Formats: sequence, structure tokens, C-alpha cells
Amino acid sequence: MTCVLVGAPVDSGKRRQGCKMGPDAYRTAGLEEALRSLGHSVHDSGNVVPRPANENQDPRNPALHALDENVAWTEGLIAAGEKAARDGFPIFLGGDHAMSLGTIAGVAAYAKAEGRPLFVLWLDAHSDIHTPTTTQSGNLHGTAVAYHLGMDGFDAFPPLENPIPQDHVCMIGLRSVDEPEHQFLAGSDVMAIDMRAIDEQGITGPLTAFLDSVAAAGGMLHVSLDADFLDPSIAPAVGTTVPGGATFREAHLVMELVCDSGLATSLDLAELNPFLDERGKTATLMVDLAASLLGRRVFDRPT
Ligand SMILES: NC(=[NH2+])NCCC[C@H](N)C(=O)O
Ligand SMILES: [Mn+2]
Ligand SMILES: [Mn+2]
Repeated sequence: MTCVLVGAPVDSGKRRQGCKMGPDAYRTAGLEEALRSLGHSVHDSGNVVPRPANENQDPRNPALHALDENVAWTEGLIAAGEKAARDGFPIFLGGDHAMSLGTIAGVAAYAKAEGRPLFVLWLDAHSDIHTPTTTQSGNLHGTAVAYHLGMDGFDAFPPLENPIPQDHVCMIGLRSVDEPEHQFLAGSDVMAIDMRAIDEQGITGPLTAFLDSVAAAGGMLHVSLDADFLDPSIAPAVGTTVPGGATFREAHLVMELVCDSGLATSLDLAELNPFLDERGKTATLMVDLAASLLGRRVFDRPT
């Protein structure tokens, strides 16, 4: 298949800078070569350049950090994401997780045109289901899921054309959920798997159940991988590390199972901050996980 690399150096979703270096860190870590070695063709479409942002704050919520810059990225990534999905399998090289405000809307527009429902696998320590009204930090990287579910408070953003039904979203890896997020999730149909559930049941059961539902619906599947899904000991290059994350093998197993399902149609690589990395180890791990999602394996399994 053709993998389309889309650089999304979004750094406006939070205050600490550095995710803007993410796309080049993935390129440096050999993403394109890894994908080619798996037999894919690769088109690197370069980095998206958003329109200039104005610095006006939202008078209703002056605490939001860089609102218009995030809106500009969302607009730019919707267009780039839809085009990339038409051209192949988009791999969005972030960029902080505010990137997903745009990437998911872009692939959702493509899914709509194909007449197929879109599902989202959200691999993250955080649920990122704040709205611009509930966020305490003002950091919009913590809001993308709420936007796609059609929750209130996103008036400054492009009107949501293709809301994602709650039961089309599966979160795995949760261990930092704020009170308003918790309240919403508790009353929702989002499938939210925390680290304790993974400790107790392993990662295969819940993931397979979700993948079965995607297959039954004939869905497309967007995988959004936040580097803080991983344990900080193996992935230190994140501004929002949380202890107790996915191990090396748990993370690869997720990717391998999704690969075997044949359902994945797009991927976000989010929150890598190369400024915080140790000799490229987090960037390299993220590239290796993308490779597992796209077919790298030791042995084929009997089906
Ligand atoms: N994509 C992320 N790393 N999100 C972290 C969000 C942390 C916290 N819930 C907040 O709203 O600020
Ligand atoms: Mn996130
Ligand atoms: Mn996170």
C-alpha cells in the first residue's frame, strides 16, 4: 500500500515547546525506510503549513492557550488529512495531540465520502475529552476527543461535519483523567480501558472486542498514538509523562493485533517532544510501533 506521510508540527496545544520538531525526528529515525522495507511505497508530502494565526484571545475564555493557532492547524489538517486519505494510508507526524482535532476530521470526511463509518482507537495516558469550557489547563491538546464527539464549546473551530458516535471510540492506556472528563466518560458509551484493566485482563481481550465491532460495521479505523501511552522509562520524550504506562511488548502487541485485523486506515503519531528525548530512543520506538502496525513481524501467525 501507499503510505502518505503528513508532517503536522503542531506545538500550540500546550505551553511547553518542542513537538514542532517531531516530524523531522520521525524522518531522522528512519520511518520512510522502515515502511519501504515492509514493501510499502511511501510518499512524504512534507509539513502542513497552516494559515497565519491572529493573536486575539477568545473573550469568553481568555485562559485558552493559542486558540486561533489551534484553529488554523485544525483547518489545515482537515484539508491535508482528507487528501492524504484519498491518496493512501495517512501517517500524521505530530505535533502535539491538538493535531487530532484536524487529522480525524480530515479522515472522517474521506470515510463519509466512502460511505463507511469511522472508528478511533485512542492510545493515551489521558482521555483528552475536555472541552474548551471544562479544561483547567487551557491546553487544547487535551480536547480532541470531545470535539469529535460533537460536545459543546468548540464554536471557534470549524463546525464538525462528521461527528463520531461515542461507541466508535476506544481509549486504551488511561491513567490520568480529570474530574470533568471522568464524569463524562462514566455516563458515555466510549470504551475506556484504564491501565488497571490491562493489568488485570491483559490488552488483547478489550482490544479484540473493539476490533470485532469495527469489522462488524465495515468501519475504517484511525489509530491515534500519544507517546505518553508508553511508560516513561521507554518513552521519556513527552511533556506530560505519567508513570505506569504500556510496556514495550504491550504497545507492540496492540499494533500487531490491529495490523492482523486489517482494519487500520490512518495513524497519528502524537506528543513526541524530541527536545526531551534521550539519543532518539522515543522517536525510534514510535517508528518501530508504526512499523508493527504496518506489518513488521517475526513470524506469520496461523489464522
Ligand atoms: N495530549 C495530552 N498529552 N494531553 C494531556 C492533557 C492533560 C490534562 N488533562 C489537561 O487537560 O491539561
Ligand atoms: Mn493525548
Ligand atoms: Mn497523553
